[in-house]
Amino acid sequence: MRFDVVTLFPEMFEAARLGVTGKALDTGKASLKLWNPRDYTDDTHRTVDDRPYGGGPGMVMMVEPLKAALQEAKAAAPGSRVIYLTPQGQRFDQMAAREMAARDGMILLAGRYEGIDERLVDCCVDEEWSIGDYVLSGGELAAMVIMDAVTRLLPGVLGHEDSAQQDSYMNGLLDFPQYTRPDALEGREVPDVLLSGNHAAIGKWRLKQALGRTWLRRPDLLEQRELSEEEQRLLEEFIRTHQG
Ligand SMILES: Nc1nonc1C(=O)N1CCN(Cc2ccccn2)CC1
Repeated sequence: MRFDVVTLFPEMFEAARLGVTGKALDTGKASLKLWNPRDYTDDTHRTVDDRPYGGGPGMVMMVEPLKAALQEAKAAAPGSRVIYLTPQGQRFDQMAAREMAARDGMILLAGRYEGIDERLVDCCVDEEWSIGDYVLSGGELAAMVIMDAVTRLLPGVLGHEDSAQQDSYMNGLLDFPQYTRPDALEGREVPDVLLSGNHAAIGKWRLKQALGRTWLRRPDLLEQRELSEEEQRLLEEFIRTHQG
C-alpha cells in the first residue's frame, strides 16, 4: 500500500511512524511519501494561500503550488486515485476502509484554510471523503485516520490474534468490556467467568456483552445485523437482566 500525502504540515505525519502503522512502514507493507506545496512556490515568502474571489473570511490554498505538488505525486504514483479530505465528502467507515485496503495506493490531499480552489477538485480529485460531521483545522488528521484504519487491514500487519479480535469487534457489534490485573479494584471485581478458564463460557459471555452493549448504545447497528438463534437468545437474556 503506497500512501502519498499532499500537506503543508509534513511533520504531523511523524505520528504515522509509531505503533502499528510504523511497523507496517518499517516492514514495507506500506510506504509513505509526503509532498509539500510550499516546496513548489517561487516567491521569497513561499506563499501557499490566497484570498478568495468574492471576498469573505479566511484564505484558500493557492492553486499553483498545490497543483504542482499534486502533479508530482500523481507522476510518482500513477495508479493511485486522489482523495480529498473534506467535510463535504462521503462518510468514511469500516466498509470504506476495507475497500481502500484492497487498493495499491492512494494520494491523500490534506487541505488547510478554507479549502482548495474548486477547479482543482474538478480537474484532479477522484474522491472526496469525510471522517465525520465536525470541522478540523485541516485534512491531515483525517488523512491519518484513514491511513491508520486502512493499514490495520493490510495482510500481515496485525498478528493473527489481533486480527481475530479486530474481526470480532467489527462483526457489526460494539466491543465487549475488557479487564486486566488487578482482579479487585477498589471493591470492583472482574466478572468470575473471565477468571474461570472456561473458554466456551468466556466466549458466550463476551458475545452477550457485545450484543447487549450494542442494543443499549447503538441500536442502529443491530438493525443492520442478522442475529443467529443463539445471538437472539443471548440478547434477550441480556435485556431481561438489564430490565430487572
Ligand atoms: N471533518 C473532516 N473530514 O475530513 N476533513 C475534515 C475537515 O474537517 N477538514 C477541515 C477543513 N479542511 C479544509 C476545507 C475547508 C472547506 C472545504 C474543504 N476543505 C479540510 C479538512
